[in-house]
Amino acid sequence: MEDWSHCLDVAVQIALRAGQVVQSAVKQEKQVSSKSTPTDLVTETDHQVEELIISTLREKYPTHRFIGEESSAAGVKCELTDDPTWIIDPIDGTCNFVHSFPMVAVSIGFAVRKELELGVIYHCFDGTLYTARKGHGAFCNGVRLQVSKEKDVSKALILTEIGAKRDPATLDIFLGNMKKLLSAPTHGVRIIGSSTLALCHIASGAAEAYYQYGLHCWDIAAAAVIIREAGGHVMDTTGGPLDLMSRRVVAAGTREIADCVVKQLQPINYGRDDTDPDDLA
Ligand SMILES: O=P(O)(O)O[C@H]1[C@H](O)[C@@H](O)[C@H](O)[C@H](O)[C@@H]1O
Ligand SMILES: [Mg+2]
Ligand SMILES: [Mg+2]
Repeated sequence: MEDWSHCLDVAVQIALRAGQVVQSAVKQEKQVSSKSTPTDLVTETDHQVEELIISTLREKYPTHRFIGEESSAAGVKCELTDDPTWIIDPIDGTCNFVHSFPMVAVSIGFAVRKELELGVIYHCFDGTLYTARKGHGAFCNGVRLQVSKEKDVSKALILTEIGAKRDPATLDIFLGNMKKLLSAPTHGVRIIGSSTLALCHIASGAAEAYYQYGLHCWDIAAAAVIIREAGGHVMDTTGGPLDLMSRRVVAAGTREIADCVVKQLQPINYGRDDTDPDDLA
């Protein structure tokens, strides 16, 4: 079994450096544009941070492959092979970043032979660092993480994110899912604007479950390792195995809560990260 601990150490150093860039940029004037929809925002800092992360990793690991949110948006094929692959969200919570709303993270995941090996998520506002390596536990600022062991969904706090589509049909399903979970009942539903930080709250036990349609592999990759190493479950919205490229996820501290969430969900189709654009033509 390969020892990827050196990759974790490198990823932590890069995430901290990237976080400094985000922290100094958040106070500056921003050039904001949009991608898939008018609410799917991107700034020059997203590009700058992704370039910093990928160029630094590529210099260290020239044979590794990279999947980055902004490279993918620019047309680079989003393809997970057996090669060691870094899966990067340079700024998770770009809309929050644009508004200086303090929930913004840098997320760096790493997979080998399509297995997620490690994850680093750095909260750019409060400096909280989440790390995990498969088989070696999950940590928040060096303190071991443990998910909530709650099995009763009526005592659960549920997190989700809205996703980029805002057409009436999508919003009807999104709000319908939230209504079903609120009336399960559960203690509540929260949306913080950063899927990676929300997923870290599952790993820390601060909330019991997360579900979303519309996020990407770069939102899931690092967080999935952190949640699993904290004793949690990360799966498809059908309850089956996680499909990293499917743009949908359910994560929970216990299988019982995950199954309750899965039962309530009506799907929203966001396609796949690894769909070849020519196939869509
Ligand atoms: O684009 P960034 O990297 O900011 O990621 C966010 C997505 O844009 C949202 O659709 C999604 O709903 C989540 O908020 C996710 O964090
Ligand atoms: Mg992003
Ligand atoms: Mg993101």
